[in-house]
Amino acid sequence: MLRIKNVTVNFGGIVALNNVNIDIEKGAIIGLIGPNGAGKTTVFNVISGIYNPNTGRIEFSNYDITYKKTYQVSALGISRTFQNIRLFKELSVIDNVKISFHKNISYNLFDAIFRTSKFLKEEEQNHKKAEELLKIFGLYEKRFELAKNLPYGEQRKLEIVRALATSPKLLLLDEPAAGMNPQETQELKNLIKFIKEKFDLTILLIEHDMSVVMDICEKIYVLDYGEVIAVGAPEEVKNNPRVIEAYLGEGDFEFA
Ligand SMILES: Nc1ncnc2c1ncn2[C@@H]1O[C@H](COP(=O)(O)OP(=O)(O)OP(=O)(O)O)[C@@H](O)[C@H]1O
Repeated sequence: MLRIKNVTVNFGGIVALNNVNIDIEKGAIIGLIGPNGAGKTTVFNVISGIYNPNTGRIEFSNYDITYKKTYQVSALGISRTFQNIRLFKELSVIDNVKISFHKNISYNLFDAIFRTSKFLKEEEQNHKKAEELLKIFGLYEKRFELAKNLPYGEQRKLEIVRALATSPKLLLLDEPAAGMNPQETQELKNLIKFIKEKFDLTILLIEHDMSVVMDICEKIYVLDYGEVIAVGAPEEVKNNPRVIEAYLGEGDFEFA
């Protein structure tokens, strides 16, 4: 479904990604790990069109998306969350979700201004869909609260709801468990597996919490200094000497 072929990204003298190859099959949950600065977020940024690679090619469903813009990548069915939460903090929870639907709306300005039946019908459908998504994530009761008033873990969940609102085929999650307590993290693992099945998704996730990666990913890519140093099932990766060595400098690192 997603193929990253020989991708290199340079920032001035820094080689953020060096000849990276990543292959993701439809329906998989794939982990992307590596020490700080290894290049994980850069992978998300080249997939989603924020950066262009210096060399290499990216294919999504056999379609070349290497130089596509972010809105084009999104329209093709790739959606993402960000390491730093990007919500409309002064808007309600449900409005945050409804705004995300606006990529898919079919009514025009005329319909909106004159509140035509097409507009009203679509708005009603979006409202219902938003409510359904919020129910799945346990956020329905808080739908009228301002996003900024949600606890951190729930803001992260709201980010995922927003990413799902565009009906993606491939979901990129950047550290979804960051800032969550163990109970929230456990719920998140179940939620990710649940939404994968329910919405027929393929998921690529960056995560520092190894329990998440080890429990829900069938395959893991390990990056270090911009290079893929290991690929494999959680057990293989966990015992790979190159991976252990790459992580030695990371004080709080612990495989689950
Ligand atoms: N826009 C940019 N300009 C210059 N250097 C950048 C830019 N984005 C990333 N880098 C550099 O590229 C390298 C990879 O960064 P990246 O953010 O992809 O790593 P990461 O694995 O996501 O790290 P972390 O786990 O800390 O988020 C780092 O050396 C970083 O400083």
